[in-house]
Amino acid sequence: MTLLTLKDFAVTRRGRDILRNVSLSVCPGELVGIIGPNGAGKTTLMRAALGLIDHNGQSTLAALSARERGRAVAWMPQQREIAWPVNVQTLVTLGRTPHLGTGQRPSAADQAAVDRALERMDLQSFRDRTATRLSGGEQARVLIARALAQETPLLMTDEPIAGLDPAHQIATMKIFGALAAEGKSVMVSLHDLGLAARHCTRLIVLDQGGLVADGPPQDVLTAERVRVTFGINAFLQNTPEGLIFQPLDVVA
Ligand SMILES: Nc1ncnc2c1ncn2[C@@H]1O[C@H](COP(=O)(O)OP(=O)(O)OP(=O)(O)O)[C@@H](O)[C@H]1O
Repeated sequence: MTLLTLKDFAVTRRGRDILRNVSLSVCPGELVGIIGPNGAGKTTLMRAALGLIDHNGQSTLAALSARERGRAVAWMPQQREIAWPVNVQTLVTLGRTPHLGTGQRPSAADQAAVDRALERMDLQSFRDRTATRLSGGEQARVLIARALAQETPLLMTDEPIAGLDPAHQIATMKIFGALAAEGKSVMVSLHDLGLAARHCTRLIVLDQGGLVADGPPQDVLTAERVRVTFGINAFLQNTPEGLIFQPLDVVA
């Protein structure tokens, strides 16, 4: 069983090839980090896979109806604007929308899913706070909670830990790891290669719209790959705790 399959997947915008020839599958139990320099195509890959932008080739998610897709994948985009001054509880409950019939009010089971998401993101004490009055990092955690409340087999999220403090970055990556350990999957674009190396079960590297590496972090994040794709020299060491990665310098 796969949660997402892309076959010969490509995106062209304004006559430019932004994504070329990407084929991959995501299975249950994976925490997949999507990494690559600015402009490599990470956001484009996820948005097109969801059917939000035009593409060529196949995406099993894009082929679903909007309602089926809402039950198959939760999407947390990079833009984190919270438009309405609703409280946190109400905002996170919006994550249950794909599970509700037209005009149907959230049930006790929906409320339990919201409670689980709030607890996972350590937000129980924020329940009644107005979402627009929270700090940027707190708002990010609320939006992750909304995606978690959707309780889909796959969570796709674009730079979710940007702007979080170190403790909440690590905690969030651990939550994603726990979801994978439960048999769900998470696809997450990241610029922090240290956290990607440490927490992801698999890394997909994009460079100039092409998939240039796909595999376990220790196979993908080699000194050579980091130099060629990211233009940096880094300290890399395999430890029992996983791969340790520390960027050191820009390649001259
Ligand atoms: N609507 C658009 N029209 C034309 N080009 C676009 C459009 N959207 C994105 N691009 C281009 O597509 C390329 C990939 O963009 P994308 O946002 O997917 O990169 P990214 O890897 O997510 O980058 P970042 O790390 O900076 O967020 C970039 O060169 C970008 O300028």
